[in-house]
Amino acid sequence: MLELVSESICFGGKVSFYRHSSKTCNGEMKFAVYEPPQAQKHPVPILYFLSGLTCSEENFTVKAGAQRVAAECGIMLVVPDTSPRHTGIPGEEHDWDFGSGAGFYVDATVDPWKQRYQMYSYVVDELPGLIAANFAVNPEKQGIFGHSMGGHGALVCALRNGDRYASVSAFAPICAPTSCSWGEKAFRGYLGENRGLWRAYDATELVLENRHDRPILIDQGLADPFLAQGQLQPEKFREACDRVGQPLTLRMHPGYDHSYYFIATFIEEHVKFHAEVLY
Ligand SMILES: N[C@@H](CCC(=O)N[C@@H](CSC=O)C(=O)NCC(=O)O)C(=O)O
Repeated sequence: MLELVSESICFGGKVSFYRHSSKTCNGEMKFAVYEPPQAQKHPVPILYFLSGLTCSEENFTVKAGAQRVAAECGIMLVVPDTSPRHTGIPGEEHDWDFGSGAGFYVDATVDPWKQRYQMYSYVVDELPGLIAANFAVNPEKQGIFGHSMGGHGALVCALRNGDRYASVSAFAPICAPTSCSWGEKAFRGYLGENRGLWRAYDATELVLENRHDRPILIDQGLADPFLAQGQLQPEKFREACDRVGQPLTLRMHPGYDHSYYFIATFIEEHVKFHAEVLY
């Protein structure tokens, strides 16, 4: 059962925050939705946004400015939190890039994380079921996008589930998590030392086996400090896409950083990219 935390009218639709008891994550989870005005008349397509490290369901909802264009396009936005919270797992709050706020959209297989950190299954299975059961949506029409860690999550969810997500895009995604320090730390902690198991959550590896039906859109700022650090590696994803003939629009933007100012600049184009496929 969903518990409504708050709701506000926005561009003729409604922004709402919910919490609920998650079977998959074995405890409380939170998410935000934007219901466009069209949902008062007919079921609408759903667009999931997966957020980055340190984020909750609030960052995108408050900072990206997506509601105006979602209202124009008749798209419902669904924004899950980035991890379970307050699990009592020792060390959960110690690092900003692991544990709370850093679930990395994987199903953990290692104790103690595996009891609660099942973000892949939560996003792909449980959350869509809840959305379909509680909102005026067409569950056959789903798209997914995300930022940074969430861009990685969106690419992985779409590449592994081409039958569920008709469209996918990302802002500054972590494209090759098995070969950057953020991804290596997270995968070692959640999945263990067997690097072979990590590949199921690496978009650059996955696209070699599972092409997406439609072109993928990625925007990347050239002044993004995490690009220079080697955390994002869009060039590796582009090379893999080129190798298998996966259509990819990768746009590199001089001057833009990793922030929500960058996301807000290009959000309209992303929502419209999805709406064209979903309608
Ligand atoms: N350590 C810093 C940086 C955290 C940060 O930049 N987080 C990004 C996502 S990074 C990749 O997943 C983010 O979206 N932050 C939220 C925001 O509202 O900007 C820190 O702890 O701040």
